[in-house]
Amino acid sequence: TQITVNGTSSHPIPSTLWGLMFEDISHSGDGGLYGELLQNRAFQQVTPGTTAALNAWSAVGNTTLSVIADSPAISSSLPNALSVTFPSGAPRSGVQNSGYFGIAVRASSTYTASFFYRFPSTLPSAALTATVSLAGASSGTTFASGTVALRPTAQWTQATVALRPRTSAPDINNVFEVTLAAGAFVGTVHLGMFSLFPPTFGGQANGMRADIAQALLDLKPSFFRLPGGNNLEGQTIAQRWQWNNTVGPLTARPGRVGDWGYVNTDGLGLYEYLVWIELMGMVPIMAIWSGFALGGAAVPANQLAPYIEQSRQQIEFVIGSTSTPGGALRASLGHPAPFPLLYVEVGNEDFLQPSTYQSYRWAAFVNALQADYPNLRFLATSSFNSPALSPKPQSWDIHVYQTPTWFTQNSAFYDSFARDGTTFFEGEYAAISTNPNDIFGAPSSGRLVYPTVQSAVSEAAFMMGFERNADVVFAASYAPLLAHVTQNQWTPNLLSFDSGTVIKSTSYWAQWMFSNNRGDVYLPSTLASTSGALFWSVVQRVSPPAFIIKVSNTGTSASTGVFRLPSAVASTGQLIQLAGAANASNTPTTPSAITPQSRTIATGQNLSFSAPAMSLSVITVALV
Ligand SMILES: O=S(=O)(O)O[C@H]1C[C@H](O)[C@@H](O)[C@@H]1CO
Repeated sequence: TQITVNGTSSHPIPSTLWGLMFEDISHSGDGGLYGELLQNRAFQQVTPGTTAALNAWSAVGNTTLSVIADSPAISSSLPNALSVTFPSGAPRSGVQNSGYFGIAVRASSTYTASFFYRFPSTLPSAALTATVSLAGASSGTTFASGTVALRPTAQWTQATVALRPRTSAPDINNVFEVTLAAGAFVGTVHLGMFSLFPPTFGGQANGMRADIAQALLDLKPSFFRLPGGNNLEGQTIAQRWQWNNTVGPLTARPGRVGDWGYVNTDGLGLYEYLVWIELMGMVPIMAIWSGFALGGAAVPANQLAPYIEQSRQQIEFVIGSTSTPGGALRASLGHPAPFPLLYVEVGNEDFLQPSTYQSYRWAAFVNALQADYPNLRFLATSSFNSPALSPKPQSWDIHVYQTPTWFTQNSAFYDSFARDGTTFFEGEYAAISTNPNDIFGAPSSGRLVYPTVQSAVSEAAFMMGFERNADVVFAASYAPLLAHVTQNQWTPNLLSFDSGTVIKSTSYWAQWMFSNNRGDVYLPSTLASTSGALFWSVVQRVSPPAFIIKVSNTGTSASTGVFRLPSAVASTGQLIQLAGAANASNTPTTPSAITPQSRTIATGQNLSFSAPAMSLSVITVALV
């Protein structure tokens, strides 16, 4: 294919183009990015006396456990506690937590363990020495242990201890234990608000798991969409995500039943998100709840005011001056300066109930909030112009989950969008199935469990369209971002993890290749056929001056592109290439089967490049 590259750029590439979409789905947050290692740490949103209330907890020795609604409670937000009864003559006994499907124990790390306790009836005659430890679930090997004194008190009291493993555990099959020596105490103790943290990314208090955060940082992402996705919405109005329930001390956070079938602790709250986003060099694209719950309930127009006010307070917390309640709260938590918020998304996928979004919900939120915050850009989340909205949205969030073929056939999706000042956020996209008749079906019906080489190079073809249309596309993010390898509600995902490892998918590497090889301006070139297999995008980097040529071959045979570049270039350049069999994936058993390979290639102003079948290539060649 002969490709002429124009020397005059058509538009700059916005700095926000490549970024991350996040929500707590498939334990992306609790059990994933959020650093807490204990599951069901505070018995939030569970029914006392049920087996489910004891999720992840079990007895050590012959203690008797039950979750109770305690009085006094640790706090009004944390009404439940773990009642632990030690019988007479007990051996070493106590409680054990199995983490989020395992706990990684690394000798290099210092773990911070804490819990609240109180003796509701019989007080011990003197302080008790409790042992806090990390041990092999089946081996019983103790990797780390410390002791805390439990004072004889009926009032909730917090105990904290640092744990330093002498050696790393050979696998993630480990447990956290709090135990008393044999015969140390006969009676009942109430425990609650446990926590076990490893060192966090950047040392952030109540922060993120370092290995997952580092894998995300390696993508050099520019933005972070939060807190969802469906998980913003709640199945009911009462179960929606509420910013104010996610800030302040952990004892003030009730948690909520998330939209993906598990309790969200909300330990990963709005402040933690924003501080981490700043640590990562990103900006937030923050959603506000828009009056619609996934179960189908919409707040009637004449009852929206309190929800609009809650959203206004959410925004005030993020960018309000410290003379406002929200800004003062932000300052009290340690961040007096406003966070760099520009984009506020109104709801999520509000094409699920477009009628009330169009008739009053969009306008009610935007008219009120735009008046308070004129500089903010509000993004609509219903289907683009269907229905039309008033006031006219400045921006829209468009989502697509489709087959690899759809993505290659729609590389020009944004070419025909009107250039009328409206901008677009491709907030969720992924090739998720090879079966056009059952996109959201099961793996047996074509659904991908992990991204493949074919899905990655097809997504790359679509991503070429984002660079070509970056005058109207200001941001794009693959979704979902993260998932536990087995405890998930959705596949495929960009990154998969268990308690100890992170698996970077083929699609992760495609995102990595685009985001780590950005240009400043787009250079128009001969358009690829949307019925073809070869796709390309040429951008120019100002400093150091270079052309960056991305080529995706989504076909089953090699294909050559001859790039006629607009000015002289060096005789050699760098090639980074991702290639493999169409159905190849990085999985827990083959985590690095497909990774980008770099080498130097011969280059010239007429650059002939043969792209292997099923490959994504990035060629960087210096101008001379
Ligand atoms: O069931 S879906 O609506 O397809 O769910 C999708 C769309 C939604 O925004 C996000 O939360 C989820 C997976 O990324």
